[in-house]
Amino acid sequence: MPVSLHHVSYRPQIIRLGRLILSAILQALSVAGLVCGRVNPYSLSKHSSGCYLMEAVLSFTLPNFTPGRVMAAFLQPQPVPGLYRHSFRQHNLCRRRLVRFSSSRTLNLNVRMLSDTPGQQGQGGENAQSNQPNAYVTPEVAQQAMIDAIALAGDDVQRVAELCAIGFVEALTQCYKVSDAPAVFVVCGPGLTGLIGVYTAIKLKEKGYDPAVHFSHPSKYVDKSSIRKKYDIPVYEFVPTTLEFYFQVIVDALLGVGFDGGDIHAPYWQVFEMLISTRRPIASIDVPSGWDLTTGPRPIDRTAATFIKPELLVSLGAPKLCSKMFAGAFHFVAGLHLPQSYFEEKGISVPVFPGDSHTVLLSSSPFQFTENGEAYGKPGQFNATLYTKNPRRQWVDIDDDMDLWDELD
Ligand SMILES: NC(=O)C1=CN([C@@H]2O[C@H](COP(=O)(O)OP(=O)(O)OC[C@H]3O[C@@H](n4cnc5c(N)ncnc54)[C@H](OP(=O)(O)O)[C@@H]3O)[C@@H](O)[C@H]2O)[C@H](O)CC1
Repeated sequence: MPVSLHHVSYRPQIIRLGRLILSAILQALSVAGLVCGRVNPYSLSKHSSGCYLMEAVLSFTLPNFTPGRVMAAFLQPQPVPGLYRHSFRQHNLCRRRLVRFSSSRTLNLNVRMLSDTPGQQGQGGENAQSNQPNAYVTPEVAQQAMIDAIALAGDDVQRVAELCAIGFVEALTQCYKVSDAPAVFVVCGPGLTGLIGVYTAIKLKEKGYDPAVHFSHPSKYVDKSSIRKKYDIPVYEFVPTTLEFYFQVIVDALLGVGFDGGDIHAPYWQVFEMLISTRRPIASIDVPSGWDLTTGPRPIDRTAATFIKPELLVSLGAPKLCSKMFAGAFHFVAGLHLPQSYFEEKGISVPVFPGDSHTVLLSSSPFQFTENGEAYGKPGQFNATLYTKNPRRQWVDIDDDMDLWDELD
């Protein structure tokens, strides 16, 4: 099957290089007897390191699938010295996905290539953003997409939230297995993202996890008492002092595309403070809370050297512009709340979800960037290196902490 690369208005030498590398991979695949499907999406951007980054998701149909053949073809790629790095080799996620897709005989692989030579300013580097409007969506498009999704669901906001949560949970459970990270603290906001957080907790519970939800403020959509009664999921209205002791992963379902870009409102300060300072890995739904929807971590947060640094980002429908600044471990796209043709019809290229999946891995980051001395991103590893299976015990003075009394109650 032919492989087509779209949006070829990028720097010619980068395109040539990209094609060369992709062709080499594809040739290796055909040698291995695998029929090649499609390359989607294809994007080029300039990372903050100054290097050019090219991303593609390769989908393959496997006519004569044997795990051994695929392992041999994919897990031992021939590197081109000094030219690019494979990210998929570094993560055992790849292995998991191989197993996962073996039944549908479709395999999706993320390929992320980084030129070792920093690009020159003004030669397509900063312009690369405008060169790839098809890979990322503006806040306006994202908000309209949610409006359209709700209309498509017959104004059933709950259904839209549930579909988004199914995709999000699919991504999350690939990264944090129930055996390693059973307790998940879901921080919910007042809007649609918070509702997706609630459905996330419900779906996680169904899968054997031990979730709890947190609300700083009443939700527009959820009756908190029903979550506790109907689903037996604890609901917090404060941030527990012992959070890092009891919970292994934190889901950031606070603010999404409805964030107004202004200062964070006072009721959320405590939980926001926790989200920017926690040593536990954060999985953000759609947009890391507090990030500018277009530019990412906001100057005001950077000044304070504090912004939410998720390890996992799951973009709903299509990645927002701000996700270019995501430097955590895994970036997924998820959600069947809109048909995948929705974005295609708008000329926006989104990756196809394989088989019955509600999500697909878009990239796994080999990067790290530093802002005001704060590192974000860890090549080849989960970002939150402090994440541990054996939580550190914390001694607290219970007389100093009224919240703890509430918890003990
Ligand atoms: N929510 C609806 O009734 C509808 C939403 N529609 C579309 O969906 C998107 C997203 O909806 P929204 O609920 O706004 O999404 P979020 O989860 O991101 O909600 C965030 C809420 O957070 C509040 N907010 C905004 N800025 C701040 C801030 N600086 N600090 C703290 N909190 C903030 C805000 O709630 P308020 O009560 O404060 O107004 C947000 O609601 C939306 O963009 C629409 O496109 C559909 O239109 C259908 C109805």
